[in-house]
Amino acid sequence: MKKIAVKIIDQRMQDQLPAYATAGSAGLDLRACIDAPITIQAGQTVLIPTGLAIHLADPGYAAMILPRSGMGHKNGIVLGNLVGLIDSDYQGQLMVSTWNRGNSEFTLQPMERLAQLIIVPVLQVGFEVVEEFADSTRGEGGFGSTGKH
Ligand SMILES: O=c1ccn([C@H]2C[C@H](O)[C@@H](COP(=O)(O)OP(=O)(O)OP(=O)(O)O)O2)c(=O)[nH]1
Ligand SMILES: [Mg+2]
Repeated sequence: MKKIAVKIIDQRMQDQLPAYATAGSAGLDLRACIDAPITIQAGQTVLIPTGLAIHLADPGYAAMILPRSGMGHKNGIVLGNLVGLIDSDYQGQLMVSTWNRGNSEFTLQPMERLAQLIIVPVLQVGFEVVEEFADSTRGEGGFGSTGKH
């Protein structure tokens, strides 16, 4: 398994580094490194520290912060930025923009698992300006162009 440099910013994370819950898991759960419960009002967004910083270093990788399905579906707790993209050269603390999109307040407990991190391959590209593209089956069709059924 590839190793990624991690800095422990909050000592409570020392003995509970994110880990894959099952052999086939894609996501690593991130915890709310807060000192006391925080009540997030309906519609409110708060920035929650995770107590960790990672440095992927290789531009061929990125990390993404995604909601946990249970938190999103049951509690309305998703991400203020919908998806968090962590650049390979980012060395700061991983932060979770935590949005209560639900209709009732939600109280986040210290060290509760609130979001998840995935590591993904990334292709950095350069642009080559052209006048015409080579033909493709789709062409410029989009936004439902293939029909409903
Ligand atoms: O949910 C997130 C999203 C981003 N980041 C960190 C890592 C990322 O590499 C950096 C910048 O994120 P992004 O490029 O999405 O934000 P920006 O608004 O474009 O800021 P910048 O001008 O710093 O790039 O912020 C987080 O900790 N959590
Ligand atoms: Mg940016």
